[in-house]
Amino acid sequence: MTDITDIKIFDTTLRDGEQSPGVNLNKQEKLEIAKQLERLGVDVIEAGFPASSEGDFQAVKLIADTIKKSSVTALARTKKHDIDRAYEALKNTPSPRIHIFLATSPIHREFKLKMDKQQVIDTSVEMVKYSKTLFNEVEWSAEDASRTELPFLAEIIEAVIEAGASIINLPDTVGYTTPEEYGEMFRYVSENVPNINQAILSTHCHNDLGMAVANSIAGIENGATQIECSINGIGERAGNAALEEIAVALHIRGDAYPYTTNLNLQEIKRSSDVVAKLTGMTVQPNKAIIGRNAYAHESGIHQDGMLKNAETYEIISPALVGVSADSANTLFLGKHSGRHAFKDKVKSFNVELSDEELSAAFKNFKALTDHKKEVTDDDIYSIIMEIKTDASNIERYVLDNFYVNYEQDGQTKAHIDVVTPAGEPVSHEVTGSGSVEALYKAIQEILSESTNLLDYQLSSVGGGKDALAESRVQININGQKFSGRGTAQDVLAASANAYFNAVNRYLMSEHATEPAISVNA
Ligand SMILES: CC(=O)SCCNC(=O)CCNC(=O)[C@H](O)C(C)(C)COP(=O)(O)OP(=O)(O)OC[C@H]1O[C@@H](n2cnc3c(N)ncnc32)[C@H](O)[C@@H]1OP(=O)(O)O
Ligand SMILES: CC(C)C(=O)C(=O)O
Ligand SMILES: [Mg+2]
Repeated sequence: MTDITDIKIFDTTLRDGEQSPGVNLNKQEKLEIAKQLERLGVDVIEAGFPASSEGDFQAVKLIADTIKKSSVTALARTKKHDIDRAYEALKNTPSPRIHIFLATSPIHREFKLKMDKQQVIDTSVEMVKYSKTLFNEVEWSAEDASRTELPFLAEIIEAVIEAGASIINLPDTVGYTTPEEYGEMFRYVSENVPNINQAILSTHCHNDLGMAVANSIAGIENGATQIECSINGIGERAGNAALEEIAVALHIRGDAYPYTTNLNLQEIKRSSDVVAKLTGMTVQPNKAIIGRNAYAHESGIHQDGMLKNAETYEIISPALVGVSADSANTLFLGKHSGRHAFKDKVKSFNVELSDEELSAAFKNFKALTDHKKEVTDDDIYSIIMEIKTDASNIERYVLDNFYVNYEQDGQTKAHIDVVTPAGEPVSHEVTGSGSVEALYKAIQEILSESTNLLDYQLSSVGGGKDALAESRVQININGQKFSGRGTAQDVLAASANAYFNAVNRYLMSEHATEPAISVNA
């Protein structure tokens, strides 16, 4: 007697998933995914369609020869040639299964197969019988089952079970059905196929209307004990039911869905990463369970709630699916974030900020979010460091404004407006051969102190094309070396800030009672 709460996971990432437009895995790539699926604990791996090409035959064979824990299966049409190829590919696996299919719906019968109902039954029965001469386990699928007349579906299922099929898969091939209809189909089959207890029922849902996961769950609520699904939901057109969504829905909502699987949920994120990397099908950021944003909270009110009690806004612990603490629980800091989340982030850097410093840092952070969509940890650290090394309480140079006119074949003009430590506004204009060169010449000529540049570095902080520019300089003043650092949205502004930061640190050292903050390289 089948335990109807023990759900078998049949993964079709390597077969239906590979039917995604643009995806073409070689046999080594398929093997790597299969190994990960085995670690994930899927019950059945559908490795491919051996009759479709020599490459797929070899890939299925390699997987069948290697994988020991999961059962390995392969797809075949109701054709002896396809079944023979599947047998040759699968014969070394400990528990091989053949998966044969034939469409049953009126539209497929009439236009695609050009077969009547009886021909569809006879062909299926004949090929199930033939498969049984080679395989212990035969799965038969009624392609487009969800658009098939229910009495005909019951009739053909009874016949293929009689012929030896022990797994009956009822696909929603075109993702057309609703959870109610799909559940009703399983209920009907369970109640109207006399020998149904000699087989297990399986779901196979496509996501054309975004209901593949809901439909799969409706299937198991109405008698199915196998779910066919794929990692990241990849598959033909809009894809298949996403394995990770089903697995976590059953786990998190065990109160509503009292089903168990053999999956090791901790392997979900890694499985998703491997599939995304090898197929080249990247995961959308807001994808449930494994998307980059799935555990990120941006709004201030949500972040405040999260800090007070994570369960206010988080129903799934990222650790459950193997999402590391680094990338999860991220209080995404952006323009909607509030002071609580910002303070919490500062704390995570183990930096002490006074209330005033915190206010200043928060103000700079908010200003940055006007220019930058995603403010990274590095950005925030830079802001904190700017605040921590701020010399605004001493008399210093303040860069008021500047512009640089770069001419590829001519002289570059730099103009700067500066307020001196004495509070005097001064302007200066020079020409130079490059943008930074002209800018630094203008700065050097406007300063009362004699400085020269020893080292200059420019890098980006954080990711993306809107990353901050960070410049580091080392200058010589009166025989002493001073370092300076500047960050800004623009590389020239960062460069100018770095130079003034170095000079102001010199001025600070002149005023400081503490030892000078000069550095010796
Ligand atoms: C719903 C699904 O996902 S079904 C699986 C779909 N996957 C694939 O098709 C990927 C692999 N497919 C292939 O490589 C090729 O289609 C092959 C090798 C299988 C067949 O290639 P071809 O011989 O060139 O045929 P083609 O693909 O153009 O047409 C399919 C033929 O199979 C027939 N066919 C379709 N399904 C079945 C079936 N379950 N059983 C028997 N015949 C079938 C079609 O009626 C058509 O036959 P026809 O040539 O007599 O008209
Ligand atoms: C081959 C079958 C199982 C299929 O992929 C479908 O009907 O969607
Ligand atoms: Mg399919």
